[in-house]
Amino acid sequence: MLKVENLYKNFGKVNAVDGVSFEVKKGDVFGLLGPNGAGKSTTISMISTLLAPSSGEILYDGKSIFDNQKSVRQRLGVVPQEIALYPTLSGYENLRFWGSIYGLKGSELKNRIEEVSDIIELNGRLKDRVDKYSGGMKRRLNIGAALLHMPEMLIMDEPTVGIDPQSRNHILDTVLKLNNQGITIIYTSHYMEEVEYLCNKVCIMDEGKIIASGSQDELVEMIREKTQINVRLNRVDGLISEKLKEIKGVSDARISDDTVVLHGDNADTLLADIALKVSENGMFIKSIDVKKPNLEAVFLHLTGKALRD
Ligand SMILES: Nc1ncnc2c1ncn2[C@@H]1O[C@H](COP(=O)(O)OP(=O)(O)OP(=O)(O)O)[C@@H](O)[C@H]1O
Repeated sequence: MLKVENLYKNFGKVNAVDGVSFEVKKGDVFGLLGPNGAGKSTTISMISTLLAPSSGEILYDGKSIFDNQKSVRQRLGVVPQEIALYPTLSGYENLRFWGSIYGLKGSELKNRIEEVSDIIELNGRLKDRVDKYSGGMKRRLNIGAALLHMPEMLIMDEPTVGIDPQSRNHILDTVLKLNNQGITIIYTSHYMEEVEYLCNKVCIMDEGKIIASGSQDELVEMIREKTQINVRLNRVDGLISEKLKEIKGVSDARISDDTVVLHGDNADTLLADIALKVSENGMFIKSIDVKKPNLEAVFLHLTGKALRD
């Protein structure tokens, strides 16, 4: 559906986007994950046809988006990081304004505003002025504005920055709901948890480059980091850690206070074996804590720094 090929954008000496390539397929929730300044917004601005690349190509259904800007803009919905609303107008008036920009009018515009306000769950507050809205409500209205013309792809640039947890959850669930309705999503974030929750495919960006991409399982597989299982026991001794180490799939086991810390490949299959070994040795488990490697670990492994410093 969307192909980004060898994309570059320089601002003077700053290589904001430095040779980026990726592909988004119909139905994806595609995540661009990276810290502040990684180049996510600049990439998104070029895909949205708002910024011309220094070089490289962006193809939508096989055609250059810069040769077909008008039709591409009709097919894309863009939720920018900066809230693009008129504070002194009501929510309804803002939606009417954005709808008219996309050429909607009359009953079609009215019906779409109703449909969209159902999706973003703002129907009860549409008559209020936007400067009376919370940050989360403004973000939801912004999403609504991007949906009015029924885009087939929605591009969202860090839509949950600076809002309360409840609004954040609402936005995340809206993203999944829209995807279930057939809308392809590009979602940028520096929150690893959001990308893990939403995305079937992830590109990790840092300093203008894609440093890794794939499904979450593929990315975690790539760093070959093991799952950590902390088994807290009623008592521990050297024998039990040796016995647990004998389990197929466990790569190491060491004792820390009343806990045996194991590393292994697949927690799901190991847990039953661990429980069995512990009871065979006359002990019992007080608690088990499983820490699977995540995208944060992938970023740390590849860059030597945390996603959020
Ligand atoms: N218009 C501009 N002029 C000069 N430098 C820019 C401009 N836009 C972005 N940059 C620089 O390009 C780099 C990438 O910025 P970009 O906003 O794309 O990153 P980002 O990953 O979206 O981060 P953020 O979440 O902070 O927006 C940064 O170093 C930024 O300072």
